[in-house]
Amino acid sequence: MDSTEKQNIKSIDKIIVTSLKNEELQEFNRIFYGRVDQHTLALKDSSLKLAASNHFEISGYDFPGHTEETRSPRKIRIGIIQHSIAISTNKPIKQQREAIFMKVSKLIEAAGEEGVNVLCLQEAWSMPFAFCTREKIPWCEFAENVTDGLSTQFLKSFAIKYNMVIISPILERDEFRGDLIWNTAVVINEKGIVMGSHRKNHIPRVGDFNESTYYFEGNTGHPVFETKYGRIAINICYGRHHPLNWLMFGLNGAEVVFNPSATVSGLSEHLWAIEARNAAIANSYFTCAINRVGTEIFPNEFTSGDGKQAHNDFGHFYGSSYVTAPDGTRTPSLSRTMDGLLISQIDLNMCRQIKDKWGFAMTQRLDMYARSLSKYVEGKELQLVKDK
Ligand SMILES: NC(=O)NCCC(=O)O
Repeated sequence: MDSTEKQNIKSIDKIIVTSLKNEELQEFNRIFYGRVDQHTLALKDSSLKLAASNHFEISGYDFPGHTEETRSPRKIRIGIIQHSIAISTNKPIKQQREAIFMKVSKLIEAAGEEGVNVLCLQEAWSMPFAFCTREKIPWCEFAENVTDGLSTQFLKSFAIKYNMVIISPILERDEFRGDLIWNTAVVINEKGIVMGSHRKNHIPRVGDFNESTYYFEGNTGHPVFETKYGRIAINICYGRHHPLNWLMFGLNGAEVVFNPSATVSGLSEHLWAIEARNAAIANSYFTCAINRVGTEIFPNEFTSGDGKQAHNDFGHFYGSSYVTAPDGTRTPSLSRTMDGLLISQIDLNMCRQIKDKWGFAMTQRLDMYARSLSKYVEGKELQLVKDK
């Protein structure tokens, strides 16, 4: 099967739904997704029409928690958006960015109309994922200031209009400190004010992911943003392969961790459904895995020292964004090929309910690991027992 054929598969979840008979499907849902009923959220006709006329998928799911006697439910709506670039990568930078803004505005509008409280976009959403090329010109020109860069300015008005917190993962240019470039997620609160930002902790050096040519590992630690709607954090893309990165956001109190990503079919698709889901289970919080969609073709050929022929494209970004709850139940994925908005109504009380049920926070033995890790990083002897 070549990569063109792979792109013909729109969604693995849909293949399952159409292939299995009633009882089989029920059992599949129970065993795989952790729930027989997917708890579909009814969406407004106007949103469905907006999606149809702008060629994006829209879906909604509910994650009800248990009713508690002493606490009211803390229900919020979170939204995640996946999208392709809008015009060819050989067009002027301004035009490319404007075209992306235009298409994404429709998805944000739908999220706003559906009452989404916290919305997250994909990694480096306002540009093509050009880091494969290792070219500085023109791609560095997409880098922008956190506080008043074009992406922040563009999203502020939506945040205010819809009373919505928006997470905007961008290529950051720190104009005040050495003009350095970072891979950063900006958190804009519902008043349109930048609450803060987080820089990607782990930078890939795999396949065509030549990001280390442009920026270093982030220096912002593991911030959790206490927003009006709940405590949120952002684990940017490749950080999802690092369980301790997920752990630290949990220890700092995150209730929802967003994982804005850009990853391609040949490399990671078999890992995609596992990692963010596993993190939700291990840390008793909600996770939102977001991937871009489509194939991005660049004007000049590039290689990445992996023996592959020089090529112009990054491969297929397979979308498939999904949400997992602390109990490990999850939504079906968005499409592998289409732009999409996935809305989840979640009860944040579920985080504590699952901590009480499974006791992972209580049993995690951090003190023991802290001691062992210190010894390890200090280069002291390993606990390796040799056969006699
Ligand atoms: N953007 C990014 O970090 N991608 C790396 C590839 C992967 O983690 O699947």
